[in-house]
Amino acid sequence: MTLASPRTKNNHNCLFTERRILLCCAPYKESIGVEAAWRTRIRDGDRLCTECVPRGACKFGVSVLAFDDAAQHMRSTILCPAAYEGGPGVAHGGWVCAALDEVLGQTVMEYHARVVTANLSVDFRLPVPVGEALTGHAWIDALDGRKVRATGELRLAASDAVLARATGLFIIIDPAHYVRHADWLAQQKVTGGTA
Ligand SMILES: CCCCCCCCCCCCCCCC(=O)SCCNC(=O)CCNC(=O)[C@H](O)C(C)(C)COP(=O)(O)OP(=O)(O)OC[C@H]1O[C@@H](n2cnc3c(N)ncnc32)[C@H](O)[C@@H]1OP(=O)(O)O
Repeated sequence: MTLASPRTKNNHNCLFTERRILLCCAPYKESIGVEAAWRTRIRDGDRLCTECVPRGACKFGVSVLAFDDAAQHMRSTILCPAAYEGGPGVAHGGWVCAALDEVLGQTVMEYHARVVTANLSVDFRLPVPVGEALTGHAWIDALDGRKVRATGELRLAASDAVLARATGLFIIIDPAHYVRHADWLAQQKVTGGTA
């Protein structure tokens, strides 16, 4: 299997709006502790989920993203919001999955195309503290036609301890994906799923 070069992005990237990529943006690099080889990017709504666009921030607390193009590796800063507390002081597992889905998905979309998650497998290694600085790491494992495989980790920023790890399968979609879904849903309501 060969990995597509980040320099030869495919046509699916036309789905993205123009991105503001900040090269060597010192305040953001410092906030995530990235070295010179990394570039950083501020979200501007081009790659936020639909409900997060008006807010201009990820509801799951995933923020500054930094990319190492040579390794196709992404880092982000993450804070579990209080709303996603599960056990006392620790994150609900559903939030852990969502945060990992986000960091893997962002990485795949940075280096390949608009995708949806087809499969996500999460190992919960340690409880994840709410309100503590975390980092997300993700990298591309393989590209095979429309299928992109990626791995990611959620770590405690203070020590780099790995709290959770996920592998994901993402499928490249075409622009009609959501239109087809709306049509399918409407049809289900008409036929009750019998047609
Ligand atoms: C939330 C969206 C935001 C968008 C705005 C951007 C905002 C920026 C956010 C940045 C980060 C966000 C990241 C979150 C991303 C999500 O969370 S997306 C939401 C959750 N996921 C979904 O809703 C997907 C639901 N499933 C589907 O729509 C369809 O099943 C799929 C995945 C599109 C596949 O359907 P299809 O296009 O008909 O393709 P199909 O031929 O079935 O499969 C293609 C290939 O994949 C394989 N495959 C498919 N599914 C599987 C599977 N589960 N296991 C193994 N193989 C599989 C098939 O076997 C086939 O293999 P080949 O035969 O080619 O070898």
